[in-house]
Amino acid sequence: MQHALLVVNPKSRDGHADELDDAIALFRSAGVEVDVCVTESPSDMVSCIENYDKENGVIIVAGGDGTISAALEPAHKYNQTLAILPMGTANDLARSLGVPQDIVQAARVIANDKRERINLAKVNNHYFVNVAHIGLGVEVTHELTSDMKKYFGVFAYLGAFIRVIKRNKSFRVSISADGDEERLRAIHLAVGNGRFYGGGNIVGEDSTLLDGQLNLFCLKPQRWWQLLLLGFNLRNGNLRVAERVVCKKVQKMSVKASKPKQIHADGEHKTDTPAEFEVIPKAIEVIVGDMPNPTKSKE
Ligand SMILES: Nc1ncnc2c1ncn2[C@@H]1O[C@H](COP(=O)(O)OP(=O)(O)OP(=O)(O)O)[C@@H](O)[C@H]1O
Repeated sequence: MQHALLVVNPKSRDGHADELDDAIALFRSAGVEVDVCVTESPSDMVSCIENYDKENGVIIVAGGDGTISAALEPAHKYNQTLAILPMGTANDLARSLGVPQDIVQAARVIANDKRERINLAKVNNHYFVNVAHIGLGVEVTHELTSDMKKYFGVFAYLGAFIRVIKRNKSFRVSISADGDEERLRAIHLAVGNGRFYGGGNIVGEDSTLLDGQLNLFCLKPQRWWQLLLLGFNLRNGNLRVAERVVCKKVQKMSVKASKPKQIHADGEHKTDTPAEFEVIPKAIEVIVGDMPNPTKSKE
């Protein structure tokens, strides 16, 4: 890498961290020429990426998962290489890529320039990289304010989850995949592309950004204390052994609900049901660290 465009979201949790200057110094001392673009909105960032035309350059996104999610479409369209400087709250994409949460250590990994092509997911033509939620997960996002994220970090997600499980409401959903249609009553449906979501929860035991699969799990109605017990399985991604949970691996599927339901992905509202989901294997090139490799660790 000879050149990089560093796009900074000052509204992400650590958007004003002093370590950003150390990271820039580290890139420059590694021989990388860096231009910095501090953005005011997702559309501002999209224009910065669209106007970046340095050959063999890399776009380093400094922000949280919401910031990165908005960078996916232009990066995919213009075949740009992305790198992540984790400055948000959950930073789940950084975890899935094996990029350290510490800004300076993450900068070291970026300067090392090891690359992989990862899956992207699409819901109704909106790209996402971590997980899309319908139901309980959307309530969790509604419950979280940026102040709560700033003060409590990833614990804000846990607090919001505990508050919303007491008032969970079920809805009817129909899931069509691989020629089958399944109708059920659910309180939460999640479609994962990456490995982590919600501040380090695991989507599925063997899910990665390289597997070319979407991991679906759907929670059937249950009492709040049963959901609380399920928390351990949700954290570790071993939902296949849990009761009242439907799990599937798919490449494409459609989801309809009895009434239109909001779909949030990477922490942002993207679209509503009915929805078509699909995975695009090896869609974009990213700089990675020591990526989690669950199949290897089982051997
Ligand atoms: N490029 C951008 N420039 C300015 N503001 C942005 C940009 N992208 C997103 N935003 C806004 O900044 C908010 C915070 O960004 P982001 O979601 O990345 O950080 P976070 O909430 O701290 O972390 P995380 O998503 O990892 O929990 C977003 O919800 C969005 O409203």
